[in-house]
Amino acid sequence: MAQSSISRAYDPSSEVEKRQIENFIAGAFVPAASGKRFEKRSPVDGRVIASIAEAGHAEVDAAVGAARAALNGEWGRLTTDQRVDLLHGVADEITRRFDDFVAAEMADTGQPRHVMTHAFIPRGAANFKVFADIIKNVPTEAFQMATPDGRGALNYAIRVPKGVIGVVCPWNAPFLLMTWKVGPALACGNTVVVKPSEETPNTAALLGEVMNTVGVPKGVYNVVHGFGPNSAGEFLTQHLGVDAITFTGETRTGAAIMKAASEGMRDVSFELGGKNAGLVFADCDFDAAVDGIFRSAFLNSGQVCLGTERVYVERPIFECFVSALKEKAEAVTFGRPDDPSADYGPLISHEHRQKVLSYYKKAVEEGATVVTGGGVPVMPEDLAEGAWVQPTIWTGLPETAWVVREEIFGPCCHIRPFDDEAEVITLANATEYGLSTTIWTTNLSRAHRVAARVDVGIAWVNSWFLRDLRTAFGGSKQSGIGREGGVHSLEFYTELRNVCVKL
Ligand SMILES: NC(=O)C1=CN([C@@H]2O[C@H](COP(=O)(O)OP(=O)(O)OC[C@H]3O[C@@H](n4cnc5c(N)ncnc54)[C@H](O)[C@@H]3O)[C@@H](O)[C@H]2O)C=CC1
Ligand SMILES: O=C(O)/C=C/C=C(\O)C(=O)O
Repeated sequence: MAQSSISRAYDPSSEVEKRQIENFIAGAFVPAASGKRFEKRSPVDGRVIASIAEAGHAEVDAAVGAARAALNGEWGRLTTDQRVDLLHGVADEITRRFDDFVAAEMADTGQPRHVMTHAFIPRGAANFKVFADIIKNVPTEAFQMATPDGRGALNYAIRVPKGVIGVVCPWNAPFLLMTWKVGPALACGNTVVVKPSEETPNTAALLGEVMNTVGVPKGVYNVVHGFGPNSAGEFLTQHLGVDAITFTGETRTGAAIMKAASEGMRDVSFELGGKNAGLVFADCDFDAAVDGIFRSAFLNSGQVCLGTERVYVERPIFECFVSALKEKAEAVTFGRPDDPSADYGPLISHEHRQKVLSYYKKAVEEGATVVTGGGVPVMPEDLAEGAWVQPTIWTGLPETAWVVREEIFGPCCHIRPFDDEAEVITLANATEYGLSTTIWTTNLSRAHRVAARVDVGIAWVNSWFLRDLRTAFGGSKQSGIGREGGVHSLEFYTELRNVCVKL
């Protein structure tokens, strides 16, 4: 049995042996009984960097069983204060092992160090702290009622954990998105079985080490690795020992999971795809708007569900805006995550690059003007096998074009001019998705008006990806079901039980 998930930190310059990553069940790192393993390739240079145990039915059964036993055992008997203390301990240990998490996530995603250190890894620790504090402080409702005998009755609500939560995660911000679910689930007293993306197994495994160090009871946090269909993802979501499922990823996958969850009437919380619109009015702070749209389209190589792939710019500033964004896109420097002179990473995999490049091709076939990019950058020999693509900007397409309608999840956007507020709201809403929008204007009345009319879960004004973890987070239309964040997470991760006491 392996004692540790990851034997050494990621060292991009050396010929490291492949890391062996095992499932994490009942506090131990265990290989698959079937002996099945799969490989993870570095998106940066194509080297095989890890060998991962693929969980089958046996491991998923064991993980769900361990989670149930913890729920009925030591974990279930802890007071809220004791649980909260442990979760603060988890956050502190993540912070203590910050460099290991940064290295692990850089290895999996190939994204630059600054994205990890400023955004993704600190959020992992915050996701435990914030929900530990919320569960400790949030009140529940109470109602006094009259009764015919005049003595009355008192109703009060208590929150009880939902049970064993299945957590199915994507690859684009793996640690942030996984802990965004695990943090509140554990704060509420549940236990979890996590299925990380097959592309990004590292940080979920590392979190197992943290749980053991901190003394979180065995079985509270479990990880099963593998794929979706006919693998760990499907086995987990179909398992009737799982009481509820939280998922972030593609809308079609959400539909498959919903079908699985209908067996046993199990609850789901989904954050799904997006085709988000950025709205730039002529009265905006121009430089701030260019910076904001640049980040929203190209951060993490465009692999952010909240990212902007459709940009609408008011006609008087359209040409200037397109050329300013082009200039920034052409200034990116590609390189290894640890290279301080590089600020731009590859896509997650060659398979995903194939998908993104197929959209680049479609855009041209449909008559786009390619303002910049559209292909693969020329890379030095040691990076030639990485999944690199150029940041790409198009103009000139109708709203019916594939790249204007479909989520690409790559570093690209289409920019179109508009003439008035009503028109741009109609354009922004003409999609089956409704995750987020970013609105750029110095006219605050307009900002409030437009934010209220774009059909999304999250509307940013003069900002993007500015996150207060107490707020509701999720999508409308096909971008999701339910809201997480703050007390909204408690709605999903607990059952509210009303106690009625006759006085
Ligand atoms: N945050 C977001 O909204 C994300 C959106 N996407 C979109 O999805 C596309 C494909 O990326 P993938 O990682 O392949 O997304 P995906 O939705 O296929 O996979 C996400 C997770 O679900 C699991 N999964 C897949 N099929 C499953 C099934 N039938 N039952 C249970 N679990 C299943 C996967 O193994 C992974 O852990 C991207 O190109 C992008 O368009 C991807 C990642 C994140
Ligand atoms: O900030 C959050 O809680 C969620 C962020 C989501 C993404 O980055 C994503 O799904 O791409």
